[in-house]
Parts: sequence; structure tokens; C-alpha cells
Amino acid sequence: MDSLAASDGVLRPAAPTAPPLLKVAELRRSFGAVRAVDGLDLEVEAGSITGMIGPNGCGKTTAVNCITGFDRGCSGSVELQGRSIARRQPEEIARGGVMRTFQAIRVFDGFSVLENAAMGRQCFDGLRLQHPILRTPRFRQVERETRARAEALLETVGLGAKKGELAGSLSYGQKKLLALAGILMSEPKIVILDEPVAGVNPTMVHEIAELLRRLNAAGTTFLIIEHNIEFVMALSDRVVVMDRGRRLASGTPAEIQQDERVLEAYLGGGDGGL
Ligand SMILES: Nc1ncnc2c1ncn2[C@@H]1O[C@H](COP(=O)(O)OP(=O)(O)OP(=O)(O)O)[C@@H](O)[C@H]1O
Repeated sequence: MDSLAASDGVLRPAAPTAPPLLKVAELRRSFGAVRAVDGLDLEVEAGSITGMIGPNGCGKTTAVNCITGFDRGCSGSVELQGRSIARRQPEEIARGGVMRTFQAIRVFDGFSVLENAAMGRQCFDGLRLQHPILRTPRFRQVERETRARAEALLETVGLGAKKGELAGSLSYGQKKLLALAGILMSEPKIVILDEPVAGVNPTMVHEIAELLRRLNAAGTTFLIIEHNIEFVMALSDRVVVMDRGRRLASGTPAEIQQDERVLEAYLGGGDGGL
């Protein structure tokens, strides 16, 4: 057993270290001859912002699909707080506290901004069918709580004034914020963002960065997959670089920016500079 000598010279057992919030090991997924994910190892510490970057087609989205259960044809281990969630159903993984966004925004244009946000909470789990049908006091209480939380989250993401408008009237960047508010409804342990600022104007990129910083300071852990290197480097505590389905490097943003292998993967692959 590891032991520590304290300043008084007495040897005591080392405090047990908590497992990473999310731990992925030897993750693999092939499509025919294409090894999209080829033995990926990845760790995300609780309370951190972890960035994941890598050239086009290196397997980032496939890895996220495997982690979140949207692709169940993967092998390898995925653990949340030390417990296996590998190859579970996506709903089960979401209920366990792993929430994600998608590259293609998923909001319902024909519903209001508030209704969209409120849909993010799986609040009626555990309520038997008679509750919504009869609008029982229990159901109405859950409904009130859901509305209050949705309103608070819309304020947080800067959409409070738009809660009564149709989601279809929002700009592209605002829809991304709405999707984020929706997934925060269930108080996830970790939020995985797949390209949160792709196609977003520079002002909104700055606003999203500030928002993610605030949410992180309030306790939300993020794994961010993004091509905007500047955005990732400015926000992340640690950065994981993927190349050809594997982890090429991981470290602080400063370490990654100096890493010869990373520069080669980007510059050599013609994917733009770091
Ligand atoms: N459903 C699929 N069927 C066949 N091949 C696929 C499928 N999904 C992904 N691939 C292939 O797997 C590889 C990894 O793709 P993936 O989308 O995970 O990469 P990525 O790093 O997210 O790319 P980008 O940064 O461009 O979004 C690519 O070669 C891609 O063409």
C-alpha cells in the first residue's frame, strides 16, 4: 500500500484517489476496413474542462457515439465514476448522468423556447401514467418545478427574454444555446459537446466560451470536441489529441502546443495549424 510521510514524520496510508469521472480504455470501432476508433484511451477528471481535438475523420464523433451508447458496436471499456456503462442503451447512459449535444442541432422549431428547454428533463420518470392523464397534484408539482428550472437555465444561457418565442425563430448560435439548456435540465455529471462553436459567429463563440466557463465554475464537467483550436486551448484544463482512432497526446494546452507529434499530425495532415 502507498504511504505518505507527513510533516510530523509519521507514515500514514495515502488517501484513496477517486477514479476519473469518465474513463475510456481500449475503445475500438470499425466500419468494414476503416478503423474509426482504434484503441482510444481517454480520461476526464470531475470538475474539469477537457478538450478533444484531432484532424478530420480521426474518430472523434465515433468515439463520442460509443461513449454515449448511440453506437453500440464498439469494444473496450467505458466507466463513469468507476462503473461500467459500456454498450448500455443511450437513455440509460443519459439517466446515469452523461449528456451530449450533436453536430446537427436538435431542437423542435414548432415548440416554444421554454417548451424545448423543459423537454430536456426526464422528469416524468417514475410517475405512473395516471398522473399526467389525471393531472394529479404530484404531476402538477413536477410540471411547476420543471418550468422554474427551464426558466432559470434559459436566463443562464442568455435566452430568458426569448422563452415565449418559437425555437424556429432563433439564430443558429441561439439554437445551440437552447440545446445546451435542454441537456442541463437533468443536472448531468458530464456534458459532451460535439463541435459547440462550428458555424457560429465570432461574437457568439466568445459568449459560448464565457458561458461554459461559468457553468464549469458552478460544477459542470465538460468534454468538448471541437475544430476551433483557439477556443479549445483557451477553455480546457487538459487537451486530448486524437489521430487515426487513437490518443496521440494529452496534456495541458501549453504542453500540447509544443508537442512535435501534434504539430506533425495537423500540419502533415493539412488540417490547419495549431
Ligand atoms: N457510419 C459509418 N459508416 C462508415 N464509416 C464511418 C461511419 N461513421 C464514421 N465513419 C468513418 O470513420 C472515420 C471516423 O469518422 P468520425 O466522424 O468519427 O471522425 P471525426 O474525427 O469526428 O471527423 P470530423 O472532425 O470531420 O467530424 C471516418 O473515416 C469516417 O468516414
